Amino acid sequence: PAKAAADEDWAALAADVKREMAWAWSEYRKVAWGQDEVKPVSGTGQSFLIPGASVGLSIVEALDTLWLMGLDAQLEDGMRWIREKLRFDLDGDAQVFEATIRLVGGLLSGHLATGDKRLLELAHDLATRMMPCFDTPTGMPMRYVNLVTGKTRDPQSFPAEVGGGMAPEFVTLSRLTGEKRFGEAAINAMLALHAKRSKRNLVADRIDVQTGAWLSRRATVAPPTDSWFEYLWDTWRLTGDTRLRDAYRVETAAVLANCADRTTGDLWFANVDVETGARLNLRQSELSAFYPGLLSEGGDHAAGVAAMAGWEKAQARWPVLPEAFDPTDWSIRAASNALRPEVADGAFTLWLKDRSPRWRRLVRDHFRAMQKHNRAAHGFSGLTDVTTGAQDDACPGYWWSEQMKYYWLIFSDTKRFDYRDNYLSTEGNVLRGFRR
Ligand SMILES: O=C1NC[C@H](CO)[C@@H](O)[C@@H]1O
Ligand SMILES: [Ca+2]
Repeated sequence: PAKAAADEDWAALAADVKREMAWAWSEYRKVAWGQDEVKPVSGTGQSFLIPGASVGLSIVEALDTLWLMGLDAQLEDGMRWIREKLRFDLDGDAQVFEATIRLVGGLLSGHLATGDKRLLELAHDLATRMMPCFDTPTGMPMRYVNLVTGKTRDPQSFPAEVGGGMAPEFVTLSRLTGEKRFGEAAINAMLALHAKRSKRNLVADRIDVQTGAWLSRRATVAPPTDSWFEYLWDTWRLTGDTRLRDAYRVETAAVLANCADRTTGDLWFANVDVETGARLNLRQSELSAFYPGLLSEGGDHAAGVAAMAGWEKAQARWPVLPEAFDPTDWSIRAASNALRPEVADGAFTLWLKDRSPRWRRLVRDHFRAMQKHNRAAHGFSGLTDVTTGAQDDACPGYWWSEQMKYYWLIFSDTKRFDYRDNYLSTEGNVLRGFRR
């Protein structure tokens, strides 16, 4: 009983989360300050966005998490680095999707948390540099853009990157600056992709943004489609544009009709052919664990709860979740673990709706497993193989923006967050819901 009581002491768990964030930040401050990512085993750092350049990615991704935790001295330190060092006139190709969800989103959530205008100016500067990506015959964005010349490349894109990577951040930037062009371009791109759905109302996972031709017949809720669905719903919520709500409903009904699979006894979503609906396989990417949360947000909480049950089993099965597995025989398809946040993301979102301790327990297990298996000398590291525990010496930027924030919010009941009316992006950036 004592152990059970300790486990249910959510406030103590929240304090533990805050302590881990402060420790990881102090290590990053020591060994990789200003670099995009810390290498937590070797105690060095590395670039993420543009090889050889630094945009302080981990600082930008951590801003709103630090504010929500009340780690105000660390936040001020990070803001100082940004004011003194962060610039985007970098002669390199930025991936529009990653730059938007991580940097535009991180700067906007930091601005909304602190009121600091410099962060908004930087978000506006970066987004402005990326606008040439929309100059295509379809209006869907090219994948890369040079931040100085505006030259774009790589038309072979994915639903997550066409719509699922920009709209919430771009419509928020338009709202805060009064410049409608950002949100309009992003919504236009999403409607263009939706218009190309199959007669079963499914989208495939690869498309040429110059010709509009599909390059695949695979419908999936996993990457590289995943956040496409999220951003249809999210952008409707942020703008009231019913075209996006209707698009979300049509495509989600099609996913439930064609991909839902209960052959294992749990509800999973299979990968199927967009035209025939034929099942390709039941292979699961860990990243699909966001989807139960989206089903709940989109109005079908029961489906979300049903879809999370399989992820609870997966979390209990391995020390930390592998990148990909097949639930028909629980075989591992990709044994690495990149400190992925999606199980915590999906469970936190379900908890926001029903406040069931079931989801707090699942998130607690996710956090405790990270403490046990991902801790390295200078922070938390991904693993090359979850069955051996070998670490890969990498801490992705999303770790600072996602699971540490979800752990804090679900356990702490912080006064700095509106648990009733809020919006978090696919990168965990809070674009609505700060209580200053
Ligand atoms: O939407 C996303 N996909 C991949 C990352 C987390 O796994 C992160 O960048 C974000 O949550
Ligand atoms: Ca996400």
